[in-house]
Amino acid sequence: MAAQAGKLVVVGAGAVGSSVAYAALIRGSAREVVLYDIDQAKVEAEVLDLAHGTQFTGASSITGGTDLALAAGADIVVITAGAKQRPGQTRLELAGTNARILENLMPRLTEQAPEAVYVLVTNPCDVLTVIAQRISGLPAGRVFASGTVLDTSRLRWLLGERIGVSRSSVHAYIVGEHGDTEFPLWACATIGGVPLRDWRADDGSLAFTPESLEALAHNVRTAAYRVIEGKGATNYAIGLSAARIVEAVLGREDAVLPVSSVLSGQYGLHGVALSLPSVVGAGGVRRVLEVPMDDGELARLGRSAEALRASAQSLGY
Ligand SMILES: NC(=O)C1=CN([C@@H]2O[C@H](COP(=O)(O)OP(=O)(O)OC[C@H]3O[C@@H](n4cnc5c(N)ncnc54)[C@H](O)[C@@H]3O)[C@@H](O)[C@H]2O)C=CC1
Ligand SMILES: CC(=O)C(=O)O
Repeated sequence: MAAQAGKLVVVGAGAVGSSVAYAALIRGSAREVVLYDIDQAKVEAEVLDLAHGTQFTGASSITGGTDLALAAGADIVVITAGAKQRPGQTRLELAGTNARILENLMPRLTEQAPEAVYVLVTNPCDVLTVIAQRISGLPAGRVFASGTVLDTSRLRWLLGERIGVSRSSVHAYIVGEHGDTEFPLWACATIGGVPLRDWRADDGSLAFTPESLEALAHNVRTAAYRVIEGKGATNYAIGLSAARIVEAVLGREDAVLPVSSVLSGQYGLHGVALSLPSVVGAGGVRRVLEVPMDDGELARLGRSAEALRASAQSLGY
């Protein structure tokens, strides 16, 4: 199996970081995968366990440890280090703890890997993106969050199941905060070119009502809470989502993904990071798209921006 050229460093070898590494190895997202954590026993065990499977994962290699010099020469760094939500806790409640960890990590990472693209997964990933970009001074396109790539995957899975169409033919996005104010862009959602709101069931009736669409959006918005309630963390789907982002960057794909980068005037917003469909390729986010939104969607985008701005400001950013 061919692996994408490039060095991926995953910071944090917990449930999420080890799943990012696992997904990247299986998908061949990067030739070299490195796992870093401050917990020596944990990171060494995860690396060993992953290495034991590489007979079946093709050309990629996995190494790791507690020395940040391992990040030297990275092409892309995925940051998963930090506290996770306890059942019922919101992502924004992690902001203070995880901002302090990032403030310590980011300068040391950019010293080791000054040319890398940085992808924030640690929550609240939108707020941490603003902090990482401010601390590093890197261009906004080089420091971004996985954002609502995961939530969009959740939505497309739900829609595909509901109407019996392949997920790859469902074009719909969750945008805004990766969190409680996120929302779907129904106005531009399509299935095989048919506007989603016009999609008809086999009996000719409209497949979706405003109420059923709101129920779907609620299902996506609350999905992480249900998974965390059941198993204490979400890890597999974010592992795959992050691996997909890595591929878009290392493969210079210019793929449209709903990642979160610091905005510079899109929809009149400045200095706040939230997810919008964005062109992701060599060097990171190459362009943030201004897709058509109806008045309700614009209002919800404003609410996401306010929530995220308030969180960043409370931390001094
Ligand atoms: N953006 C997204 O879509 C998602 C984000 N997350 C977030 O990812 C983060 C990690 O979650 P889990 O892996 O489940 O947590 P975890 O508790 O399993 O792992 C966290 C790891 O970070 C390490 N760590 C802490 N400080 C560190 C430092 N300074 N340097 C290096 N490593 C350090 C810990 O030793 C631990 O191994 C959480 O903030 C969680 O909310 C989780 C799922 C999806
Ligand atoms: C934990 C988290 O952010 C998620 O699974 O969406």
